[in-house]
Amino acid sequence: MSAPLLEVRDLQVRLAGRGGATLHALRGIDLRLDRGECLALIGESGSGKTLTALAVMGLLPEGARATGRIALDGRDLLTLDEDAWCGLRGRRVAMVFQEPLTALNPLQRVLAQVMEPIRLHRLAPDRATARQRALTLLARVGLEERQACAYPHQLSGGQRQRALIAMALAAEPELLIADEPTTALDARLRVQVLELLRELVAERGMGLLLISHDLALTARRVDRLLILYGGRVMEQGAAADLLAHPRHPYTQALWAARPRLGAGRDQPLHPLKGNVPALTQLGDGCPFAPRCPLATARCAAEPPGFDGRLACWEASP
Ligand SMILES: Nc1ncnc2c1ncn2[C@@H]1O[C@H](COP(=O)(O)OP(=O)(O)OP(=O)(O)O)[C@@H](O)[C@H]1O
Repeated sequence: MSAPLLEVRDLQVRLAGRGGATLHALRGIDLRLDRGECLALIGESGSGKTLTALAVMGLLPEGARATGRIALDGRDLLTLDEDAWCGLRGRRVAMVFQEPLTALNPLQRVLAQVMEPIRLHRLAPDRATARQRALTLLARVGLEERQACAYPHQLSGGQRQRALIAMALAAEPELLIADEPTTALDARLRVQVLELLRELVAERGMGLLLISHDLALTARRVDRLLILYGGRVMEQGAAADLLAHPRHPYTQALWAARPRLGAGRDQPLHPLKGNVPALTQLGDGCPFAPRCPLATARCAAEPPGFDGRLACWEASP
């Protein structure tokens, strides 16, 4: 059997806190992503989604220390030096960031920005070919030549997000990471961008790691879900299975809290009570224990292991 496109095993990330303190932010992330597959990392703000993505991109904050294994096509990325990273980043692994306005250069036309990775990685023999490729890619994400030749501020939010996707795809990466790519968009455009990403994954056979706090929006548009909380994996599985039978109390709570179409005033809302703990408040046990309806003394004292599907002492089989 060939190696998965991306395999993360027992990824632990420690950050440098104030006054020399160490913050244990990721506490053993395991994930696997195959070519042609969409995997969504889901969790509330602060659960560790972005740090997981940054670790895979080799872009952790200054002073961070990562241990475990992150393998791309079987090659361990945690052992790479910065030169080797530069050859990979943008080329084999690319990322679409949350805020297109900050990720795009305001002084350069969109077309030039999409041509840049093609030129940088020498993927076209000359400028004219690079230009043609960039235009084709921009057309694929729904931007006409007129929009391609515009500056970022002349485009709408949805068009800018599409331009950013084209830029990330320009060097034909095998792995695309999209961090909340729809946050800045309205509901209709969010769905459109997710559908576009899914089509691109199918066409190009790349892997997509999609980061989102919105289980309801994402769940039906990806193949698998990985639910994170407090820097740990709570549950993972095929999206359809997980929605039909969410087993972890956190997944159940996220799903119950989703906004529902046609919910009348008399229908009870199910907000998720409490907040994700700050890193300094995380104890030794299951991070969800303080908010969990099933928690016992054991949950607060000892973290349940992750068996490939679930990390919970109390969930019923
Ligand atoms: N540079 C940093 N220094 C200190 N703590 C950090 C740093 N970056 C992230 N953290 C902390 O690590 C934890 C995980 O952060 P992360 O950004 O991965 O969460 P997230 O799930 O992506 O949230 P969001 O949806 O808000 O981006 C949080 O408690 C966050 O405050």
